[in-house]
Amino acid sequence: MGGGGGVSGLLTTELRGDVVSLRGLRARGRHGVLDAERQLGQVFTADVDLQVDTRTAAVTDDLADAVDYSVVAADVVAVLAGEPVALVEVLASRVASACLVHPGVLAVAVAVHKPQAPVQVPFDDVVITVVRRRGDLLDAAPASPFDAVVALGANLGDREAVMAAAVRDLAATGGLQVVGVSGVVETTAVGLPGAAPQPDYLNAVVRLRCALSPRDLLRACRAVEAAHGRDAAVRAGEPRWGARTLDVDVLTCGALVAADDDGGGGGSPALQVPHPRAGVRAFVLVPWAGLAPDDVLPGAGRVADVLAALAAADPAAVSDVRPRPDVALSAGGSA
Ligand SMILES: Nc1ncnc2c1ncn2[C@@H]1O[C@H](COP(=O)(O)OP(=O)(O)OP(=O)(O)O)[C@@H](O)[C@H]1O
Ligand SMILES: Nc1nc2c(c(=O)[nH]1)N=C(CO)CN2
Repeated sequence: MGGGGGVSGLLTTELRGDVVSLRGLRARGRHGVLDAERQLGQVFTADVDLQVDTRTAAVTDDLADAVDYSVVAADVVAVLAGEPVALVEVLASRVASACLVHPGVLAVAVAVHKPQAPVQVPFDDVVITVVRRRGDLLDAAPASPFDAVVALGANLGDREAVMAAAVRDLAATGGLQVVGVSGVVETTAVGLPGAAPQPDYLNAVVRLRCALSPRDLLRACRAVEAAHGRDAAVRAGEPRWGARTLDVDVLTCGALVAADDDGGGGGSPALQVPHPRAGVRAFVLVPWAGLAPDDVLPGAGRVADVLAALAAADPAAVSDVRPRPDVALSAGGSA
């Protein structure tokens, strides 16, 4: 069985250059398709190869110039022990994301072992190995379309017309199919402390079948914003959380958990999924839970449960969200 043994070669020949390997990282987790797996949990083990460039550290002898493998190891174990997922593939992908968060990690190979998997014949182990390079998770077109959820917000101009047009624009974008649109809500602008008051927002969420990479989905959202008066120049002059004709944020890309803060280089927009503030925003969660209460916000849980937790912690924020049934949105046009 792999995992517990010593370092025994690389997981793949796809990594180039210097490699730091971790073997046999393990934790109990509740991942699996079966209810029993969710309830009882079992041991998961990860082997990880990190492609790095050690040349600077080799000269300076300074940990600050190296990838600290003890930190990576703790991050990997946190994923193994963390939020349950159904598939080992998702678990391995999340382990890869956790490794790629470290700036010095250029690429990673991850083998996740599930030696106690529910297999009905004698066996030693189940191992799923994935290889990811910096940017892969956010920039690779999916092999098949995935479910994505985006949030709409507008608090300047003809808000109703802009919201309706935004849904139509998303539906008209190649690679996107609108499969659900929430009710519209009106909400007090959440601004930075001390900022000048702003007009109220209209907010809604839209579910999409997405055949684009996550980054191209973000670009598509930006294009829809730009079509409604919020282009790059306008954005550049905005204060953070300032008033805007239209905001289109990516909330989730299926179960993907991934982030970069530099757009992967080359001038691409930075992207983090799930959206880091989705789980604390009543103006997102109320319409989302109305549309799809069983959707999962990765890292936080079922959307209806996340909303219930927010309602308990901050009832005023949730009761501020006012339904606007008179503003109906649909992919085909506004009602
Ligand atoms: N999931 C995401 N959806 C939209 N933008 C994102 C996401 N993750 C990172 N970004 C980046 O966030 C930056 C700010 O985007 P934007 O101006 O829309 O923020 P905001 O809507 O004012 O604030 P917030 O991000 O809190 O909603 C952009 O540079 C964008 O590339
Ligand atoms: N009520 C409300 N407040 C906000 C909103 C929003 O969509 N609705 N969006 C923000 C930045 O994205 C900041 N504040």
